[in-house]
Amino acid sequence: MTDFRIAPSILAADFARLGEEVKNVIAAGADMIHFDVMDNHYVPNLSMGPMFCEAIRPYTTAPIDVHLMVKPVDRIIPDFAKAGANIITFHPEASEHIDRSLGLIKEHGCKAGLVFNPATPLHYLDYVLDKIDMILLMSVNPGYGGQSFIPGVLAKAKAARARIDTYTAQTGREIWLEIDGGVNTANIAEIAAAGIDTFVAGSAIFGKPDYKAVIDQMRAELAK
Ligand SMILES: O=C(CO)[C@@H](O)[C@H](O)COP(=O)(O)O
Repeated sequence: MTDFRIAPSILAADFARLGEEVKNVIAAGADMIHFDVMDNHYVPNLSMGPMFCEAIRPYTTAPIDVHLMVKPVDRIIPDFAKAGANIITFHPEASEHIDRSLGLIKEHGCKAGLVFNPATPLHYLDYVLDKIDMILLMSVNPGYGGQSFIPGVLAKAKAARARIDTYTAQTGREIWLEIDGGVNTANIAEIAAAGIDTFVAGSAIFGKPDYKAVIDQMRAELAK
């Protein structure tokens, strides 16, 4: 039985009440907090830096999953680790030295992962799987919340799942497979069937008044 994780993206939360939003969404049954970092350079938007991460850290003991949409990558990694991040992922196209960036995340005591845009091939995993704890597949082009899910990513999810399962069978080491963008109660079951175990959802959760009702419905869909 797969362990499914739901990771609300606080990009869609009320920024004026961020700490409270974090606390409420975890109380509503979320497993971790997805934290989107946009730099108006690698992606066309600007969001939150390490100070925001530090500010929300006291509001939950759940993992904070930091998705870096920034270029360059390495300079900001130690700052997020110090600010309380538990998982840090980055886009391979944004790093000059992918292996070094993964190593840097680990050296700072965090779980590490790579993020794949809808058109980015999985071959970046080829020589670094042993340093990866989570693979994040973007199911929208990064930069904005509230976009529609790109169905072509389901084929990539199946390919990534096959690679993970082979690797886990050989090594006994688990790698989480996360998806991000356009996830909602209507499509979560189909996405899980493609092999995803960790679901980022922003507007689908924070866009509704009752976070628990949405998360419960997501879990009910996953249990079907
Ligand atoms: O990283 C991103 C967008 O770049 C995502 O985390 C979105 O914030 C997800 O938002 P929804 O599509 O669920 O509204």
